[in-house]
Amino acid sequence: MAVFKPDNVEDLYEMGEVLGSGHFGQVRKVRERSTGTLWAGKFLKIRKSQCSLLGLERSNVEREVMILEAVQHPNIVTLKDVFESRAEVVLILELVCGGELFDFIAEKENLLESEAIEFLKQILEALRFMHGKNVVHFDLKPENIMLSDKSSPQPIIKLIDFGLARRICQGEEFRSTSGTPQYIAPEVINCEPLNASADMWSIGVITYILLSGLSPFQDETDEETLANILAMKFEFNDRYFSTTSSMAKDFIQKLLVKDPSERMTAEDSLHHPWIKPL
Ligand SMILES: Cc1ccc2c(c1)c1c3c(c(C)cc1n2CCCN)C(=O)NC3=O
Repeated sequence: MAVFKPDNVEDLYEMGEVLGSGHFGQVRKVRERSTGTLWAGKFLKIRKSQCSLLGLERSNVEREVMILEAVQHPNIVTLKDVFESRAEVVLILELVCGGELFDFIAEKENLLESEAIEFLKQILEALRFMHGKNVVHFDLKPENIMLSDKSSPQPIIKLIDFGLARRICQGEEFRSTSGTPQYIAPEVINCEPLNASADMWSIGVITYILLSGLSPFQDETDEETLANILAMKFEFNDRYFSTTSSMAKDFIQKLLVKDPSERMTAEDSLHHPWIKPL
């Protein structure tokens, strides 16, 4: 069992504003008392007993920590420290101040394909690195793609929230139905064995949204959204894609492929002519 620092996190960090909250607990801005540096503290409630439904299994938190320690990359949030008290584990994470990618996009009139490509290159570099270490995110969505400084002419992308991530080694089988309906791959819905290609499907959905503002499979209810995914029911409606290049549509079509083995990998995507013209 991993041992985390038993110190009281508030002895070392001053608590700041809540940045987000979820089933897991809260993310807060925290200031390191010794240096004044700002970090993001992810406060995770741990189950007090095996049969409790409140909070997370400690093993899940240990997995997230192990994975974050294994994937140190310029486009992946850095884990600095881990503290544990009675029923709480606190991850001290790199603070990503530029907010979510899609809030950034929403503030702009429209996104040029060249701008979308610069964001996607960074996301794909992070995925090529992670997938090369057999780490799969399994929850890639606009909320988990953040910018380090949105006022920069070339904002840096940071992938966050590895709570659903897994290390899947060769020969191992992993199935899960977790994730967010709009972005999950058909094999997740069918509870089939999963691998890195599930992340690549999510990149296809995210690219479609980046270029059109529309979500390709989203419907009135989650059930209808999932049915659209299994039916591969998406199109490039001229109302939203009339100025989109055929190369960009080809890139999306090579990711939104039902058979995971036929889908582009992160490596393939970085060499697609839309991303890397000859
Ligand atoms: C400035 C800002 C605002 C909201 C933030 C964050 C930073 C943030 C961060 C992280 C996580 C897991 C969630 C976060 N959230 C919650 C929402 C994430 N989509 C994180 O790991 N570093 C962050 O800066």
